[in-house]
Amino acid sequence: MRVLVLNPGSSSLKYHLRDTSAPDAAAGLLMSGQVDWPADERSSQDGLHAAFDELDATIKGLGSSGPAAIGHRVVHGGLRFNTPVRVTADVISAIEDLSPLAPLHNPASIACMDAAGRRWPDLPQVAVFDTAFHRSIPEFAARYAIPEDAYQAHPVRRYGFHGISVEMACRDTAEFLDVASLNAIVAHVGNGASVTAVKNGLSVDTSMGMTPLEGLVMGTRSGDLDPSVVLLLQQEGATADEVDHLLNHQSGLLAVAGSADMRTVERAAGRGEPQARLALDMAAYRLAKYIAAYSMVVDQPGALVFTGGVGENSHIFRAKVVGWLAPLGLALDQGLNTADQARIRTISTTESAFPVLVVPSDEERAIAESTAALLATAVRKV
Ligand SMILES: Nc1ncnc2c1ncn2[C@@H]1O[C@H](COP(=O)(O)OP(=O)(O)O)[C@@H](O)[C@H]1O
Ligand SMILES: CC(=O)OP(=O)(O)O
Ligand SMILES: [Mg+2]
Repeated sequence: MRVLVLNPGSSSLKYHLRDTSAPDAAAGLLMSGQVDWPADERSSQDGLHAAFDELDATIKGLGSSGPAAIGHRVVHGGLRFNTPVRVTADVISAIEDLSPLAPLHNPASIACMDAAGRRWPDLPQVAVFDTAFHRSIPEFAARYAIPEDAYQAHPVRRYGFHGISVEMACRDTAEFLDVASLNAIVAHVGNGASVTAVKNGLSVDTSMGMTPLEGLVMGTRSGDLDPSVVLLLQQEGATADEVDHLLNHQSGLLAVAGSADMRTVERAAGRGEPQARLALDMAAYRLAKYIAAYSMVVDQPGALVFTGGVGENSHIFRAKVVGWLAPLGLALDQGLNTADQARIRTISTTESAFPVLVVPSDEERAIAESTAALLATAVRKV
């Protein structure tokens, strides 16, 4: 099946046209593209229209039939969505209800669904959720220790994100290492970043929480902080919206180094700029701390996996993270780590306590496959 995949991340809109019946992943990718679509410029939808114009032109250029279905990445599916679903008015309204818990992402998915529905009114659309993979996290790791009525009201708990990417990275890793059941720690580091503990192929803990704000230091998000910081900002007169904006859009690498783009931060750090070096150290140290903790949670990890724009491309960041993990017996091979190759590969030494891998993130392939599988089941049921 030809599936058009729309993946609105926090800084970009990625789109792929895939043929899920092709013999392998490479052959199945008919075209792909990406436009900058910064979260604070989304009200204009210019990025979305630019992507759609490019898509139309490329689909025409392919000279054959266009997509038969559209698959969307939806970051927050709450407690309701454990599996991919057909997009209906009711589903869109549920995704909208969850928007306060993923303000950078869920509204963008709804914009994509609306626009795709107008452009291709006859095509079925499917929503695939980042949160679904993390539903296996045990209650003791998912709950925050706050009063029960607060939990019941929202419910305030850890949902976890990047699940589509992590699940796909686990599949690719298990195949690469030739293991039937994978224990691993998967660090998805892009503009948004999270790390997940995977035991027997299932998520058992992850650094993002009720929203994609918790955990690691990200491009523009603070990650973990003492909740009292929020109270202090409010006591000083900031509104809830202002605090939200400060922590989601003005924090992270941007706040410390002046740029949310890891390439810019690395270049500045290379020139010896102290703020850039500090930002890099903060981001790497925070991730290393989580990995060390998760190595106990996972018990005998079979791999540490780096994926996402930074995880896949930044040897400097990976070297800094793994540098902190020497006491665990992890060691990178400098030549393998710095080799510039866009494929799954090992970057650790043979002496490393467990292998460290770079695994290209392929959220779009996972979404295309889930979309085709759901629609095939629907057809069988008719
Ligand atoms: N060669 C590279 N070296 C360092 N960082 C890189 C490189 N290529 C991409 N990145 C970083 O990857 C991040 C974007 O990752 P990505 O996973 O595409 O983000 P998102 O899906 O959240 O929009 C940016 O911070 C960018 O600087
Ligand atoms: C959940 C999240 O932060 O996604 P992204 O990294 O694509 O912005
Ligand atoms: Mg992303």
